[in-house]
Amino acid sequence: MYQIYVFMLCCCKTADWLMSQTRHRPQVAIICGSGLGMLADTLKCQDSFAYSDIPGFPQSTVQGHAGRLVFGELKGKTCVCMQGRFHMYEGHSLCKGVYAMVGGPNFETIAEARLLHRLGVDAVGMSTAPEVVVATHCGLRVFGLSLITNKVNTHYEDSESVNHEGVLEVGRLRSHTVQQLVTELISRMEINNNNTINTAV
Ligand SMILES: O=P(O)(O)O[C@@H]1C[C@H](O)[C@@H](CO)O1
Ligand code: HPA
Repeated sequence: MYQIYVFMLCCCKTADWLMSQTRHRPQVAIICGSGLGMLADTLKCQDSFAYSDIPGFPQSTVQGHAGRLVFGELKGKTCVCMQGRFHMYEGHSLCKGVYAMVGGPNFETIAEARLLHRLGVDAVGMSTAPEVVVATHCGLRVFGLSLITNKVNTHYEDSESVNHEGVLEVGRLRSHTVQQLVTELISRMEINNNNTINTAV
């Protein structure tokens, strides 16, 4: 899922920068909605950053949203508040890469592929969604990672057929990159190994 890969690289850059700028390591993240930016004022020992100063961070365009990330302590918990959230109407997509699961074992037909495309789907697979639903139900934190192995055919004239051998071959070709990515992710996990609670207000 190349969008997610790119997104993750951006996130790493952003996270690295932020971690070098503040000693706070948040356990709670709060997104302050319109008129609720004052929630950040309750944080003690603040470190505050304008979105415009944070590498790779999107900008807040909504009137009344300060566009600031505020780190601090609240009741003994380390928190981060987003003073300004991002909306689809500002040009942000719903999320960076929408994954749709089809039942399989056959690959989607051209008609199905076109429908999924119209629905805003970026990547199609036959798995992942059930695992995420069950894991979330069990209270596990989930990070989903999909390797995009092929282009989905949306035209009847498309000559290259999608098949399982091709999928496995790309898996083999990209295995080193995936190994490196997962190794890096696991090595960084310790940093965030807390019961982070994400709260939208
Ligand atoms: O491991 P998954 O299931 O995601 O692998 C994909 C989806 C199908 O099972 C198969 C199609 O080639 O590969
Ligand atoms: O094109 C695809 N569609 C659905 N599942 C898949 N798994 C690998 N490639 C595909």
